[in-house]
Amino acid sequence: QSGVMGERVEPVVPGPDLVGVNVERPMNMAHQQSSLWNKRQQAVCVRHAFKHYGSKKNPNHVLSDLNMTVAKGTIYGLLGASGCGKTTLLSCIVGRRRLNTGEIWVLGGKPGTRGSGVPGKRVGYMPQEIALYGEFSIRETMLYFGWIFGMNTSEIKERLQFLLNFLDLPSQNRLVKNLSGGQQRRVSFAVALMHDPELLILDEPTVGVDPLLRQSIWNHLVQITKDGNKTVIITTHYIEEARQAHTVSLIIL
Ligand SMILES: Nc1ncnc2c1ncn2[C@@H]1O[C@H](COP(=O)(O)OP(=O)(O)OP(=O)(O)O)[C@@H](O)[C@H]1O
Repeated sequence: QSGVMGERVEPVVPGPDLVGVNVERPMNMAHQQSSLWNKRQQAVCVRHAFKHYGSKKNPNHVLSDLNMTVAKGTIYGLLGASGCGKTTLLSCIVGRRRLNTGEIWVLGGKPGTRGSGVPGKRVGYMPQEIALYGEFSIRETMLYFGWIFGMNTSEIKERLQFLLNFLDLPSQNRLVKNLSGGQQRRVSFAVALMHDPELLILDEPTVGVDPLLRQSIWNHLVQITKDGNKTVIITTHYIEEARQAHTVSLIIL
């Protein structure tokens, strides 16, 4: 039986510059309350997560008693072989899927609950598969998602200029369906960055990206997490790349 077992998500490369805000517990608080308080201070906190696919008779256990704590202001790298459950975990964190059992806290709330802002504008999610409208141009794509995120048109246009430049995108009038695979992935990345969210969840954002741009993407992620207000969770297959994260967790089959 394959899957991610409890405590198998462990930091393998404790970064030298492990950041994170200082979490101080209030004094004289009952243990249960303080533990809840603690979970709500993290960017993401996953406890005793179980997730399987398939039937009860023949389940494919993907997450088995998985725990994960992502402090605010860090870049958290998830590394693991193909099929080990990275995407499943991320889609539970953004509220696209539900765990079978266990709990997830994201930015102090439970994904999918009223007022949590998740899924929603507090999070920028770049899924592994492209989820864009082929008939939209790059500009229309950015306007569409920007408006959904509550931005006004002039804010969107300003941000679009930055993202076109930063991600080396072609003319903003090109239709998404006519872009190369790598260009489409960069548009998808731009959508996640558009509204400058508190939490960025990136599922293999650097696949199909040349090494120079890959490095400037990492520089950007380091920059935005520097002041401790933004957090990034990123999956990758590349060990060398994952080393640039503050915390790296290894998911093993
Ligand atoms: N919707 C689904 N229905 C059934 N099984 C699924 C579904 N999605 C994923 N799986 C299975 O769950 C396991 C974990 O898949 P997941 O996509 O989470 O892995 P991953 O680590 O993201 O892989 P990769 O690095 O290749 O993207 C795999 O065995 C996969 O076949």
